[in-house]
Amino acid sequence: MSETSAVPPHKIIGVAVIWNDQEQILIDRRRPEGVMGGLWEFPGGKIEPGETVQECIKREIYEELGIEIEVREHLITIDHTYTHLRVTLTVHQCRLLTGIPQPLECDEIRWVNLDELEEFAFPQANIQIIAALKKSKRSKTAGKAEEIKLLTTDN
Ligand SMILES: Nc1nc2c([nH]c(=O)n2[C@H]2C[C@H](O)[C@@H](COP(=O)(O)OP(=O)(O)OP(=O)(O)O)O2)c(=O)[nH]1
Ligand SMILES: [Mg+2]
Repeated sequence: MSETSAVPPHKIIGVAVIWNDQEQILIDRRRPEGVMGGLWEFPGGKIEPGETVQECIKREIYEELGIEIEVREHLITIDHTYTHLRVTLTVHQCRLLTGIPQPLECDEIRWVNLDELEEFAFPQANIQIIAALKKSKRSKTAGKAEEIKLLTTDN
């Protein structure tokens, strides 16, 4: 008898970390039924054939939340295997352009500060996204401080 090793399905996902003008991030709660039900996530979804990650993110965010966003720099790509599922999450920093987000395909949405993210239950793969966000914030803050220092020593 031949042995079959079960290869979990692999989903390739574009993920958006959407910032508003108050420096808050948009998170959504997955519907209670289904995979990872009830957990919070950053909005996004499957990349369709022929689509770039940026196109996927813009489309998914319009479909899921009814808003227009600007897709900015790449933050991190995570390859994570859950018990029955492998995901590749390509995460981009994004900014809200127009509209008020609506929970069209999820249970609930919230704008939260970076420091509040740890209060929400996220899938395992998201721990690395949150760490990358904090690291990026720290280096931006350090960059700003350096800029100010240079400006003040110049004068
Ligand atoms: N959008 C998003 N998905 C995430 C995050 N973290 C994480 O592990 N995932 C997983 C959950 C899902 O299995 C997969 C996203 O796929 P999806 O949104 O297209 O699919 P889904 O499972 O919600 O449902 P379906 O469309 O396959 O029916 O990636 C995250 O922060 N955002
Ligand atoms: Mg989705």
